[in-house]
Amino acid sequence: MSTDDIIKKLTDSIKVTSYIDNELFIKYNVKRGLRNEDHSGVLVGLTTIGDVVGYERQEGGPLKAIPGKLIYRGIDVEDIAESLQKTHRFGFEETVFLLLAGYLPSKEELDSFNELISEQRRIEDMSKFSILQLQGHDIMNILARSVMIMYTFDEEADNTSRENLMKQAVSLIAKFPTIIAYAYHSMRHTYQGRTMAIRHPKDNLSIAENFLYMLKGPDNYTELDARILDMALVLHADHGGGNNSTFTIRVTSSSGTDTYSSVTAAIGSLKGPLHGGANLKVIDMFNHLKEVISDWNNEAEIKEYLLKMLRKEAYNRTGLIYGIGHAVYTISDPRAEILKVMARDLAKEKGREDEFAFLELIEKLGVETFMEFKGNNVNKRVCANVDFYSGFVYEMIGLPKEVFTPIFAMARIAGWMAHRIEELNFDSKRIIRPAYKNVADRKDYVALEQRSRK
Ligand SMILES: CC(=O)SCCNC(=O)CCNC(=O)[C@H](O)C(C)(C)COP(=O)(O)OP(=O)(O)OC[C@H]1O[C@@H](n2cnc3c(N)ncnc32)[C@H](O)[C@@H]1OP(=O)(O)O
Ligand SMILES: O=C([O-])CC(=O)C(=O)O
Repeated sequence: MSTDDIIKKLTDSIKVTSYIDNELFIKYNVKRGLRNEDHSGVLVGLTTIGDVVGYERQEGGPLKAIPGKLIYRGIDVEDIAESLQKTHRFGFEETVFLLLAGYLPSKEELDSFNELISEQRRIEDMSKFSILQLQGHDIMNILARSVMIMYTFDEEADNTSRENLMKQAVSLIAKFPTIIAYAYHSMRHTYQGRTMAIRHPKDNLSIAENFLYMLKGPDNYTELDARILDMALVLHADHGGGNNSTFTIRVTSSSGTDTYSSVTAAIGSLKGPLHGGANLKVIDMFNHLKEVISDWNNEAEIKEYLLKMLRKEAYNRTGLIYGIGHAVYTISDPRAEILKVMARDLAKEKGREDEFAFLELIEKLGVETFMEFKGNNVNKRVCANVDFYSGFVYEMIGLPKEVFTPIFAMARIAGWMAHRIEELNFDSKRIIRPAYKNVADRKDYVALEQRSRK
């Protein structure tokens, strides 16, 4: 039997042996995806970091959909965003401080924190050269491998004391933009024959400015581009404990593993197209729709195509409309609302209003078509999520699509580390270890010479 045949046999066999009747999930009251019948998440922990609000619990009754709210350490993210916009300040650094420390820094604390971030941005030569040697087209994958390389060069890598975790948090938050910019240039150099620009990070620049500087060079971005990126970082910095990547960091941290292993796992989770990777999928889907829809204002034509997508008859046949739907938000995702305004303003400035109008129509019709398609099978509302407009915004400030999901990681590393520190420090901590009911039939062991399978 050839090795190809054995792969085919293994694959054919799991079609049968991995089949589990849907009814069994109901019989054993399994919370698929750790979700209750009403789509709310199963409560698995307590946190004081991010709060994600999409519905209200009515006593004895169903959930009531409400406009979404995102709260960082008790503070409404919309208030943070509004203050930053009014005062034309960069705000990611103070958001990171807020998430890590639990309170907003004073001016003096923020200045010292910025200095600390500045000091930590550089990657020592040994790890830099190892990172630059990593091959591959996917920056999320290179980021994950770079984080594992950092383990090698951290003498205190396995130390999970509070102080060491905080040091590692600052180091990772400061270094992610550097790694992502270097990985992008290295990838372009290797696969696209372009010049490799490895710029040293600069002191006195915000994280957003520094990233644009390292990625694009000093004269290729504007202050407005940097402020838009900064806002995107603020909006992506945390999303409570239940989102897939943060839950991943909480699960892995609960085993006591090191920071680098835990962060690598979270990067892998975020890359998924149902999570952070959706920002890339939305742009891909949007480009596809730009081509196949002949009239961008024809609601009937767009709706018919979206329906085909939901029926798995068109686009990538997954049945998904990317950027639509959320595990918690129902009426709105506050981050998507802010990004949408930014997208509209930028589109006006860049002469891309037709594209913005088309994307906005896809949002409206995507929600409508989804609700019609699902009918009574889905008892919750859907809305555009954070990934719906972010890619379009990044594109308009001249960022390549390869860094869209890495930018999400560059922001979320703050939330991940805050949650890791919380997971490892609360008094009644316990390894996360839920249960799986085995529903397979028991069989006798058969000696090798007596097995007769074809
Ligand atoms: C940063 C972030 O992670 S934001 C999310 C980014 N992801 C995307 O944009 C991908 C598209 N969206 C989705 O796949 C989903 O909405 C998710 C993964 C975000 C949330 O999934 P769930 O929590 O299962 O959503 P929910 O409970 O509301 O789903 C109800 C049903 O609608 C389906 N559904 C939800 N959103 C969509 C969508 N955009 N397109 C098609 N079907 C969808 C679900 O698969 C589920 O189907 P089922 O009842 O047959 O199992
Ligand atoms: O909360 C979620 O499930 C996904 C999400 O929006 C995020 O992580 O930002």
